[in-house]
Amino acid sequence: MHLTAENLAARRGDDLIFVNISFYLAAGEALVLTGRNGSGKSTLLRVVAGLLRPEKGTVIFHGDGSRGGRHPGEVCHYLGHRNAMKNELTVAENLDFWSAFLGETDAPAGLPLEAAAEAVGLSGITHLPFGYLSAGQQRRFAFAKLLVSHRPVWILDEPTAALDASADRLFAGLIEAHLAKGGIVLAATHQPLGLKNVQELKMTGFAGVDQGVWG
Ligand SMILES: Nc1ncnc2c1ncn2[C@@H]1O[C@H](COP(=O)(O)OP(=O)(O)OP(=O)(O)O)[C@@H](O)[C@H]1O
Repeated sequence: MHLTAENLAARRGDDLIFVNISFYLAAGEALVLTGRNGSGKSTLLRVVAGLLRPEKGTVIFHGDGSRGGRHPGEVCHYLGHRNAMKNELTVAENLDFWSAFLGETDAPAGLPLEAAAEAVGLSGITHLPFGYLSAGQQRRFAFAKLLVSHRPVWILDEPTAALDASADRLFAGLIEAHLAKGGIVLAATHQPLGLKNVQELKMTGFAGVDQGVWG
């Protein structure tokens, strides 16, 4: 799997948030987006995930051996600011939903529910309603969603918000393991994720957009 983003520009409301963003990520590579609040990190992640139409440019996901590009929904996990879990349902019900909803588009298969819970350091409490959990526990289980169904590309918006230091290290380990298996990671963050050998793209927001390029 590899990902090519070419000449991306995106608008929010009346404002161009960024222009001319290009990058290439091969299997096993990660790109971290940094920049102040409002600089366009989430916007770029949503464009790459196919959730927001770019004003200009293209994002193409090429699977190994496939001729055409793949649909982002088939190849990406998107973990946004919010956890996308129902408070009234148990953790197990939430993860079962995501596993069934996402399905399996490519090998390898995702982890069974309890194995995913163990991987995020929270085995034995999947019978509890999601809403009963602490903010950090909720974030850990939101991350477990990435494990119950396999997707080669992980798009992560502030994955470690609300986490303690041990969870930071745990997430870094899970991300490193994903990269080691040929996965791709695109993440926005304000704090270092503790990953080795990652590329960084510093977003500047519309203040940094050179309106001239549109002339
Ligand atoms: N739906 C929207 N309509 C209009 N403007 C929006 C909309 N969503 C975001 N924006 C604006 O787009 C800009 C970029 O927002 P974005 O969420 O991408 O920034 P960010 O770098 O992820 O910020 P943070 O670090 O605070 O998460 C901001 O100025 C924001 O106010």
